[in-house]
Amino acid sequence: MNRTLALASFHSVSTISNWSVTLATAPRLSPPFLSIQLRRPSLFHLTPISHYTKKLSAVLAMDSSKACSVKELPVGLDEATEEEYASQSKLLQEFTSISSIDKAWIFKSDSGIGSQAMFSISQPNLLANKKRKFMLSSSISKESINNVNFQWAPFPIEMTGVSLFAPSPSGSKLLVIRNPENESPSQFEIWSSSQLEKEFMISQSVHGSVYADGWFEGISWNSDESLIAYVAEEPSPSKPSFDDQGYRKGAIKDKECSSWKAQGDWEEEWGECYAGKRQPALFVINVNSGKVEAVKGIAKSLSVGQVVWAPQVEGTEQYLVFVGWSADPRKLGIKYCYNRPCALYAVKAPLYKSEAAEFDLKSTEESTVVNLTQSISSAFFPQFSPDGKFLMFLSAKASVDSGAHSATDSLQRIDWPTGGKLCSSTKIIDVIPIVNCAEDGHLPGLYCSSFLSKPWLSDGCTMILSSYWHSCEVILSVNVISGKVLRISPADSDFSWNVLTLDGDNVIAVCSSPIDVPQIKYGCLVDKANNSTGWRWLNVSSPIFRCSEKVMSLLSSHQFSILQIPVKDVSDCLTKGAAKPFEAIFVSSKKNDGTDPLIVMLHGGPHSVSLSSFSKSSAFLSSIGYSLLIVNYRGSLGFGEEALQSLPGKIGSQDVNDVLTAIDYVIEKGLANPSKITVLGGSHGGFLTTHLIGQAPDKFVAAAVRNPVCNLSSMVGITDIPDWCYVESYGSNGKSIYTEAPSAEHLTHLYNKSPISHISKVKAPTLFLLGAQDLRVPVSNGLQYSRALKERGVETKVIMFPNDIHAIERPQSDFESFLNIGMWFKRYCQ
Ligand SMILES: CC(=O)N[C@@H](C)C(=O)N[C@@H](C)C(=O)O
Repeated sequence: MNRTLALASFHSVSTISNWSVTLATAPRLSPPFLSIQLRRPSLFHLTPISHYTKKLSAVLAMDSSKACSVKELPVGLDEATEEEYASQSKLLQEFTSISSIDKAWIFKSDSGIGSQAMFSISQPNLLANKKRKFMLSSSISKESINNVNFQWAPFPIEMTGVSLFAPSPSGSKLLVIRNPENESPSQFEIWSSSQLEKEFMISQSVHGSVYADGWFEGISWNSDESLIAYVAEEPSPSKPSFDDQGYRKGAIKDKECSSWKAQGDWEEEWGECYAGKRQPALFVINVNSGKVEAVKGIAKSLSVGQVVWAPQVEGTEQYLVFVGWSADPRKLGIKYCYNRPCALYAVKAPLYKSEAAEFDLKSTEESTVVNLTQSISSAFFPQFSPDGKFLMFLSAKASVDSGAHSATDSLQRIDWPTGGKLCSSTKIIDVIPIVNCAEDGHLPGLYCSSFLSKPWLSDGCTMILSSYWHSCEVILSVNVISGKVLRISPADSDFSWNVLTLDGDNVIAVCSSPIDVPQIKYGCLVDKANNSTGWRWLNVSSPIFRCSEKVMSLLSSHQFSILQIPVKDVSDCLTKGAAKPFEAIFVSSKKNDGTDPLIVMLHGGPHSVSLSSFSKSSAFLSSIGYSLLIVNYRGSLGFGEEALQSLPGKIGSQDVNDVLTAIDYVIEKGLANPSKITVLGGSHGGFLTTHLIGQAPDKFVAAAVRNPVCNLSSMVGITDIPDWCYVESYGSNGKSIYTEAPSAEHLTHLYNKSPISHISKVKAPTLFLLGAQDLRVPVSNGLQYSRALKERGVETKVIMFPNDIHAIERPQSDFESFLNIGMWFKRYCQ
């Protein structure tokens, strides 16, 4: 008879007859959520670990009949903690169920008065462990300068199985794409306002899944809405096949049972998030006939994405503009890595005008591909102005040239040749240059994660976009001719603002804060006639972000502020930008008198940023009683290029010291309790967390890490971004030192920069949340460190998510992570 019992606290040890007790520590069992396996009728084996012995008395005092009646509890729980676990999980579910808006589109209404908005919304479905996606529409009427009315449809419509949708430019058609989960065809549907007009099944021999990853992804209707260009996986390459006669010439069908296919040559992939994905390639479909053509002439070594149609010029051929990433010398991880060189290319679209004056597709002879951005190391997010005169794009040249995985962007312009004659020496104009170090109150540089599909105001030369500005996301207007940039979201707001879509010259946005769920805002230019720069932001009531009364009341009992933290040792700073204060977002209960426990939260990257926007998991942690100190240490995005570039070469010291400075700052201000400080971070944030518990072992009562970088010398050989290990640990010359064959000297350097080199000093009990499919920071990094802690008698607990990648964001995994983080920290902050 096998039985697992979890026991609450008891106080004396006596004897057990007929039962064996085996004590284990993490990862399977970790105190005080101690689980004891009782096996009858063998002898009692107990390692005398004083901390645990109290718990044993329950078993010892029990006879076997009573033991049978003890409630079975999941591993890691006892009766005392079960109550708390139950109530926290209920609260976390309430936070988890809050919806978010992914995208929005505007359509002019038939009457010509007002407009219609369509919102694509998602909500985690914990039971199915998937994101539920649905659409909600609304009619918008602007009633006065102070009033806009959104009339919401009574219910949203679920979009089951939909991978992508793209309305046509006129808004009269909607493309819906359903990617297969297996080897079935991709499904393309063309909808009108009332019904499904066309449906095409595109077989795997034409192409694989259509890219819907937000990076290579691209869908573009041409101007007369007869053709759509898009990005999909190349068809599978043919592989050698064999039957009982040995090698068989010619292709075989997949399902033949008298033959088998070999693996063929291994092909490099783009790393994290792209496991098993074939090369992205360009296709065009005719929406009337369903005929699909691969765009020819593009070099095999080029992965393509983000396609758009170039403006149609009467009497000339139609071009497509796309982004190309070269695989030379090899594909390195591309997710979160803007330092991969890329360029804009133009290629002739595979179409011709038939005699019947109807567009159709034709497999063109090899067409030439023109590199439009040869003189710059990075060009992406191509976007034509409405009159077709300008091609705008974003450049991450600062990132490519330095090797930092992300850095300050620049906005660039090419004046598109009116006669349609393309050349590769086209002049590239810097519209928003890289900002090294901004004066106070001025744009700190451009940091964009996406462009709208239609970002233009009616003057045809003003783009609206979102960008990071210190710890906030803000909305900017950019005149692409003069380069004038205005912050149009309120300058006195510490909330984060994100543009969703434009309604004519009005902006539909969401804004939120760490303690305010997102709300929709409608921005209007106050006085267009006088060329005034003022924007008025109207509140829009919406059913989208509704949450429970409990959540609302918890949030309203909290407050947040953005702290400016002066840099210590300014004399060590090599640039002016590096000496400027960095920021931390501080969230606390309104009643905080400095006794509440604190979670120091650290973002990854390191060139990323924690924004002041609403985060369900952070809001949950603050709601269960923690103050949060969310540190944007130097190296974060949003503070100018000099501050960002001050970090590579100094990871594990400058960033660690910035975090310690921020902690001292809140302690000195009486905001935090120095005896109840915990620390949490993922990836590079996990690197910082494990460095902190090693370098400042008396500061932290507990730690939690998600896929942490703990040992660069082992990571470098197995990660999809070995170059990152070099750049971050060597600094500016890391890019040139980087090799696939690290020397012993390199490995020593990497080891010395790693948290594992401080392991002997660590005391803080540490929770590890690991995604077993992580290609970025392979799970062995966290496992090695947790085993090394356990070997030294430090308490650890490991939760392994077998199907998660680096981000650990599948709904159940995200839920279980934050529930356990809350519970873990509670144990050490009593
Ligand atoms: C570039 C990169 O992926 N670096 C990792 C070590 C990291 O910190 N990742 C970030 C994006 C994260 O937050 O996971």
